[in-house]
Amino acid sequence: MDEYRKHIQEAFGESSEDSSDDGDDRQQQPQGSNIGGEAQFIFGENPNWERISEIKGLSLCRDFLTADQQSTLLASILQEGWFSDASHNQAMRFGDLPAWATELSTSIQELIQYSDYDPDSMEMNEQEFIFPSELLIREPLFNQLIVNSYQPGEGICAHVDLMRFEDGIALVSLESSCVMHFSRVENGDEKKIPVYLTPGCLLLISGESRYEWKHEINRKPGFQKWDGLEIDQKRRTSITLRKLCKSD
Ligand SMILES: O=C(O)CCC(=O)C(=O)O
Ligand SMILES: [Fe+2]
Repeated sequence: MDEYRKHIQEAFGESSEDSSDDGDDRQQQPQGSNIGGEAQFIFGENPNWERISEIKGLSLCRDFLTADQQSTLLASILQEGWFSDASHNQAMRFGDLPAWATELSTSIQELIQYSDYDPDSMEMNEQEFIFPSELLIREPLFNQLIVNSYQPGEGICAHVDLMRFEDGIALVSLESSCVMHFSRVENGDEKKIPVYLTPGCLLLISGESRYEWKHEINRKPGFQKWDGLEIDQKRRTSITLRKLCKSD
């Protein structure tokens, strides 16, 4: 058994792959997750993780939230009233997070924990797969939340997330799609790697992708294109979950 799976099993018990005798993963899935109090969180049969081959530590689960779950989550965010004034486009919370964010965080943890994966086929070091196991078992997994609301044409400059946050960042994307570009902290202008973020996707950023790469959403002409087509930019909402370093 590889080290990654061993760590996860020590922390959470048997996984679906090892305990299921009829091959039906659904029976093993955690029940009762309830983002925003309405939508039942049920993983797809086998969550599909994409890796971005050029960037170590970056994992994308495109079908993380169903359309219903996205609507419920968005409704919970809007109910907070953070963006009722058009001049506000960002909300930040530390410590005790709103119930829907705690629920989301639990869902992320469960998704990673129950994901069927094959490190060999991913051609990755086990420790780099999806999310480092030692981070997955920290308590709490996340204690800082940022919700960004982008109007058409608005983006975010290239940055590395502040060092006051630990490794292991989760980002959930809602509403309009966008292209997030990653560029190396050193020699970053050489090549930008585009990552297409679609509604309901989950992006996990750890290791090299967190410390050695900057990320940005550049809205200048030419940057928001995918498959040769210009993305129709409407409002986009993103949720970033992180953990503050202990010394803070
Ligand atoms: O909106 C996004 O998807 C990215 C947000 C971000 O990079 C951040 O909050 O640090
Ligand atoms: Fe960021």
